[in-house]
Amino acid sequence: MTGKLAVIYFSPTHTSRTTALAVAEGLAELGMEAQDVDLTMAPAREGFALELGEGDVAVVGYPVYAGRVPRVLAEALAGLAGEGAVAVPVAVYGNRDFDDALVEMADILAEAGFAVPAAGAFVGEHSFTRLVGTDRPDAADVEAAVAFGAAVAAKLAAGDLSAAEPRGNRPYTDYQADLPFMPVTTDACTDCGVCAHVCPMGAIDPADVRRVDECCISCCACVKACPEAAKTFEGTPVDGVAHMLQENCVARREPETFL
Ligand SMILES: Cc1cc2nc3c(=O)[nH]c(=O)nc-3n(C[C@H](O)[C@H](O)[C@H](O)COP(=O)(O)O)c2cc1C
Repeated sequence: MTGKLAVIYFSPTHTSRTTALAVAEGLAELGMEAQDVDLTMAPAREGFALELGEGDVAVVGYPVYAGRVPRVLAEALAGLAGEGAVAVPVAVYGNRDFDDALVEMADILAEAGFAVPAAGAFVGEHSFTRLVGTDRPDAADVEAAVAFGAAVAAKLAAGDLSAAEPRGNRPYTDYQADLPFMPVTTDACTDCGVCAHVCPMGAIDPADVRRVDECCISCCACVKACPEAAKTFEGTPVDGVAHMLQENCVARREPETFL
């Protein structure tokens, strides 16, 4: 194929990015020119517009939030037009389940004018706790993602654009991930500002990093990036969910692909 390969992702703690890039690596055998489209930070999402066309391929990587596509990403994707291009949803979830996040993204992309002949769900370390999906995607996950990309390339090279039928339900489960749970800042904070710098919502005041706006989506980018472990959700409802996950969701789950 001669078109563009757009690797589009929203990835506050980087697992979706790693996985989407691995899928794109598998697709590289199509010999397309790759373009990195990082929608993680607010300025990149605001006014986002990208029009693709026949012969182009988009890999769309994103975390599963409460069994759904993160709302901020769904909103940004209103600026994406397919015009007959191919899109491949790549959902990354924290070893609990991806529920309806793949069918929802397949629907968003089909609605935007894409053919969706393949979709995959992969595992990443859970945003809320390092003890669930620890250090994933690991080497085996990356290998599976590259192999998935290669399988998609083979399907496209054969001219087969038949729609994938990912696991999931319609209507989708209710979206319950936009309650404002903000992280707290402990005395270990040195005001280095890394948390404000990595926040995808611009929710942390760079002039006073203890001030976190209610537009926080609990993505945990700040928690995972803080060099002093001074940003935490301990004592908030997010911490309760983390404990539930540590009790019930540690058995290793494997990638699931649909094509
Ligand atoms: C608000 C929120 C809700 C989440 N909901 C789920 C979920 O329903 N199922 C699951 O397995 N993981 C869930 N996760 C975990 C993320 O999907 C997972 O950690 C993913 O790897 C994060 O992607 P990123 O590194 O690209 O940010 C959730 C994470 C957040 C922040």
